[in-house]
Amino acid sequence: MSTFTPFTAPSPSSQPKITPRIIIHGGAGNITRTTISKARYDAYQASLRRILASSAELLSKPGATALDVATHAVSMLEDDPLYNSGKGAVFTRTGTQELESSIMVSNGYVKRGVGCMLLQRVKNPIKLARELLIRGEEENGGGAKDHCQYSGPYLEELAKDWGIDLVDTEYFFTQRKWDEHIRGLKEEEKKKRKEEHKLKFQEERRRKDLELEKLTVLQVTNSIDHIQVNSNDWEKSHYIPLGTCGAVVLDSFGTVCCATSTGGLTNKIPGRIGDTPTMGAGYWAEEWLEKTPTPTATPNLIPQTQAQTQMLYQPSPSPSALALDKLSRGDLRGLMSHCLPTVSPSILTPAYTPIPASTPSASPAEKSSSIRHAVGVSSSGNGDTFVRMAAARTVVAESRFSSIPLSEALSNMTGPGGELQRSARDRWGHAHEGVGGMIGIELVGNRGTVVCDYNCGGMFRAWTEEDGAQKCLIFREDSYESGPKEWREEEREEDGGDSW
Ligand SMILES: NC(=O)C[C@H](N)C(=O)O
Repeated sequence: MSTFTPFTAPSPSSQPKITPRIIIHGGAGNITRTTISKARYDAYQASLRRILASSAELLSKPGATALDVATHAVSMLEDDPLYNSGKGAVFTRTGTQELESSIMVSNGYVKRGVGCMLLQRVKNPIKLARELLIRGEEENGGGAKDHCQYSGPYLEELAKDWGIDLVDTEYFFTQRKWDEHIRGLKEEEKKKRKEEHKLKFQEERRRKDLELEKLTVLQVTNSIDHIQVNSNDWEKSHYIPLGTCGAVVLDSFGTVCCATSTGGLTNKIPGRIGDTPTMGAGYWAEEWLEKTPTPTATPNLIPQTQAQTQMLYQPSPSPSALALDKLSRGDLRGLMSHCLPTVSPSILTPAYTPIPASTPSASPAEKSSSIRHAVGVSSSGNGDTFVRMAAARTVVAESRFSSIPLSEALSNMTGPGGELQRSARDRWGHAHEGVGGMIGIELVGNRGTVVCDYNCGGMFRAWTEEDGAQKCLIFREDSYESGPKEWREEEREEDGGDSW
């Protein structure tokens, strides 16, 4: 006699529903009251709130998927020139714009994630990443094979064939980012001249006697000091913007999706690839089952070893896991054809965590149930540091394998004094190295938690609370946010405007 129990979706009355959540970001960096004007701060607040409201509304619709909502949110961020992505992307040192994007889901698609880089004509790079992910379900990836990272003109031709909007390169131009590009180059030139000046001075000193040297020191130091003032001013007040944008979304099916888009770093070398399109560095999404003991004996439970290692997006020998995959993707027809003899409308709003997985072989002595974990993260900051640290996957792996909340693992990496900061060693505070922040969502059972941390002045971010309330913060604390004093003045002639 078979002990197999077919998967049945829990009825809404017996299982608590998953409340969808969303968090978006518009970059992290040296954002303080002295580097951003009040007018610009207000503009960011208004933009983030508008994009969050639109995305949250979409997410509240029945059947909305994390993938679609994350794409929607990031497309809106890309269209807003405030951010460093799509229109308003920063320039490379040769004056070109090279866009990058990535998307990843915790389950439901074979590829799981896709990164796109070196794009110059795709209006919304995030839409292309989504397309590549979805086409991964088709034979031959719908013409793009089964790769996970793509770049360059060939990809843009594919995008055109697929009906994705291409634009002239001028579309991405904004005067503000161009001015930043020019200022950055000028600062570099200034630094170079300062170095030459120093070298000349040292040479001269070697040639002169002590008396003469004293005199020279006085004169030259004065002129170096003058240059240094400007240089420090640039380092502190005119931080090269790091306004990558991103979204992490949890849908009612329990799937988490992260989406990220950027122009990279101002005056990067052409061809440089950052963390945003690099899987595991700037973005990651993953899902697993964690075994938890149950007080009462329940038949048909998954053995511990299988439960601890099985990732839900993988093809599974267990009929229940297959069903779960389909359910998480919103593929209710597929789910029903596999698992249910008849279709009841009540399962159209599924909620199913904790998940009792089925297997014919478990004995009563092995009783346990499995808690579903799903997480996703999206980053902004100095991408080279994120790449070196494989930051996004490291955060998720720490949470998964040492069973600490995602918030803690994320702070260990991107919070003040965290691994990113420590990895910059003595360059911390001098260059942009180690600077950054990360947003994320963690689903445990049926409960989603929104997380964020950064090691710099601020991070543009907005999110929904569990009760649906919409929040937006830029600095660390609410009090700082609501009662700021001493905002920097509006556009200052001598430095060419705000840094942000
Ligand atoms: N704007 C950013 O956040 C920069 C991006 N992480 C990069 O290094 O390419």
